[in-house]
Amino acid sequence: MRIGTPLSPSATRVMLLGSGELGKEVIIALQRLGVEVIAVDRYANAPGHHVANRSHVINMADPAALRALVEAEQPHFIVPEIEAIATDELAAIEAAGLATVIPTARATQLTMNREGIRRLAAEELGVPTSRYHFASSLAEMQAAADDVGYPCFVKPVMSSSGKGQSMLNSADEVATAWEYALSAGRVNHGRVIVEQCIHFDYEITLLTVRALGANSEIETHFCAPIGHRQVKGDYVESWQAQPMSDTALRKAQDIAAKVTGNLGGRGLFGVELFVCGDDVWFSEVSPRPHDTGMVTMATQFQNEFELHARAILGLPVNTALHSTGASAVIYGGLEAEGIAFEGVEHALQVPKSDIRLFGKPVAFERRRMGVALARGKNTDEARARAAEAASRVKPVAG
Ligand SMILES: Nc1ncnc2c1ncn2[C@@H]1O[C@H](COP(=O)(O)OP(=O)(O)OP(=O)(O)O)[C@@H](O)[C@H]1O
Ligand SMILES: NCC(=O)N[C@@H]1O[C@H](COP(=O)([O-])[O-])[C@@H](O)[C@H]1O
Ligand SMILES: [Mg+2]
Repeated sequence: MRIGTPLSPSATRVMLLGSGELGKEVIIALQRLGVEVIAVDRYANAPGHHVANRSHVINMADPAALRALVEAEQPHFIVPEIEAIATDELAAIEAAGLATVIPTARATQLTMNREGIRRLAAEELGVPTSRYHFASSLAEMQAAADDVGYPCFVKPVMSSSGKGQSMLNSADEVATAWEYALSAGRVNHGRVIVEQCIHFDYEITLLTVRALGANSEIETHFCAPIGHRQVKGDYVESWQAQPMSDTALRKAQDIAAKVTGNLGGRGLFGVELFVCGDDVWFSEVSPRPHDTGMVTMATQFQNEFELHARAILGLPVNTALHSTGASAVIYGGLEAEGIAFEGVEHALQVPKSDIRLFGKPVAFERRRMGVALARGKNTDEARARAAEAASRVKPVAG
């Protein structure tokens, strides 16, 4: 059989826009359900390219390139996996009836820009958030920071994984943060959000699934809350289940239901929330699997990728937890092309541990190259095991 031949003209076809570590697991989950998957990313040999039926390298932010590929491949579903894609073109593709965008084209438009989702959540849905302003110049940013007070956070409106993000302790730091936001966002938009700092006890991702129920209506399901720790805006470790008061959990679920209900469609969402006592603030939402949710590969009967795949296809979902667990990130630690990994055997000697190495072709110092997973009798034990296993794996130049 020729590599790249379609499964069958009648198979369901799904196109992933973005094929990193999260997309790779979604692809595997879809294929296990009989789906033909086309993996697309901005560079060759992305993690999902290794496991898909076919793969393409295009500039996903280029509307013409995106439209041409969709017309050539004719997917039934388009599954965005990163923010930086031509979302207006996705809306046109959806409107023309060429494919179903997951969860909806409007959800991808609103969430790729912090301004869209923040104004929707705070100003239309009345969900509690940090105080914020948007700014398009250094002077506007100065005024915004002075108004929300210090410490505060500055983030480019289009960025993720902490890129271009700063925490400011005083007015002296405003100019540097403005320059950094402009230079380091995924797309330079010349616009930032300035957010009041929330002094939280802990932060969570509440994975929320919109899936078809037995009566063919959309039902909302919640996974157990995932606690996580971030350094410079990027996730370092996560654990499940994060203990919460009944009141805080109910508020978190209400916020998640409100936001995902407005975004609509089918699929899994990662709702990021800050919690202090019984108070809960909405931070942001990914209309797709979440990096902190990789822990579900160790803890749930159906992990977040399987839940996304099932919800997309209209299949039943189950969000139950089977174990307490944790995940810890394995970083590149060096700049190199074609890396190998040392210490895998040593890492797997950690009890109840496992690893996922993503297969990214190029390493950078702080690039996420893999993740260690572990189970434990409580989250402390699971976290210690995951961190130990991650520390034993060393990317080395090939
Ligand atoms: N207003 C805030 N108050 C307190 N902490 C914050 C605030 N905003 C951001 N943070 C901290 O920075 C982290 C990253 O922020 P945010 O999620 O907005 O960035 P991101 O670039 O979208 O990251 P990702 O794409 O990985 O979710 C948060 O998880 C939290 O730890
Ligand atoms: N917080 C968003 C997130 O975790 N996204 C994940 O990281 C990949 C990009 O990694 P890269 O920057 O190393 O190419 C994306 O493709 C996605 O899988
Ligand atoms: Mg975030």
